[in-house]
Amino acid sequence: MTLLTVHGVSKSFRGLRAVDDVSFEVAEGSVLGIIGPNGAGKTTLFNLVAGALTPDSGTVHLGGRDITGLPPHRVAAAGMSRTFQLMKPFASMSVLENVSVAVMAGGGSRRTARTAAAEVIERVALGRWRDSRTDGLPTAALKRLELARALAGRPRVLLLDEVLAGLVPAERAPAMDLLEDLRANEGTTLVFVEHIMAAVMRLSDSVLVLDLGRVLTTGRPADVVRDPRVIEAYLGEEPVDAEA
Ligand SMILES: Nc1ncnc2c1ncn2[C@@H]1O[C@H](COP(=O)(O)OP(=O)(O)OP(=O)(O)O)[C@@H](O)[C@H]1O
Repeated sequence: MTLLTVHGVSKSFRGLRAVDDVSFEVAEGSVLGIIGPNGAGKTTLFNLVAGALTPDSGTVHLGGRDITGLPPHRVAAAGMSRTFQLMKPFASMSVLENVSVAVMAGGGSRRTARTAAAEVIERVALGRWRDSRTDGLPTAALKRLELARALAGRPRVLLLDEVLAGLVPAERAPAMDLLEDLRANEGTTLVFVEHIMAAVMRLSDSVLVLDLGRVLTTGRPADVVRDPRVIEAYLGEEPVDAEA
């Protein structure tokens, strides 16, 4: 069943078409990877889908409901959350308090929020940092906190903006395991923007390639990385790096 349908969305910034007539569908429980060169429009597309920006044209439907132009908190209430490339947790608060705030944003009392937050924190293996202030956290833990905050609202669709960036290779495999586990055990539908091709190859059911704001192609990962247009626009002449 199709859960997320993006139809013909466009967005211009002072004449520059950052996203130009982009359409795609994501089936419930599946994983879509979005790749493309710097400036291709990936983050803008996320902002359009998650409600941070309103499209100039086009529509976004979640579970059959038109959510085009809804603000982010209403998109989250409708079942779709996102992570940010630049993480901005409340520095002076603990991990538990940060995730509790995210739970409360979706409704619920302070007491039930702490219980729900503690569960999410265990879910993303952040337990040892639970009571630590977030300004002292290493990058890998901050990334997990960002994921925990997005998961706090129990989304059906999770939009992940470069959650592996900044992790050393040894930290990437456990992060990918976590994403696979979310999908396998909770049926969470994932849409992720990622530059690390090994992750795109491992996690995605299908891959959408953006270039100059437009969809260059979409298909199975193994087919997309062999597409000469993708190699020219994005991957270069180098063979795809399979190291995670
Ligand atoms: N708020 C804005 N105002 C003006 N131009 C913008 C704005 N946001 C994005 N752009 C421009 O839109 C284009 C697409 O940017 P976007 O950040 O969406 O690309 P991206 O694919 O996410 O890039 P990266 O991989 O570097 O994160 C770029 O040319 C960018 O300069």
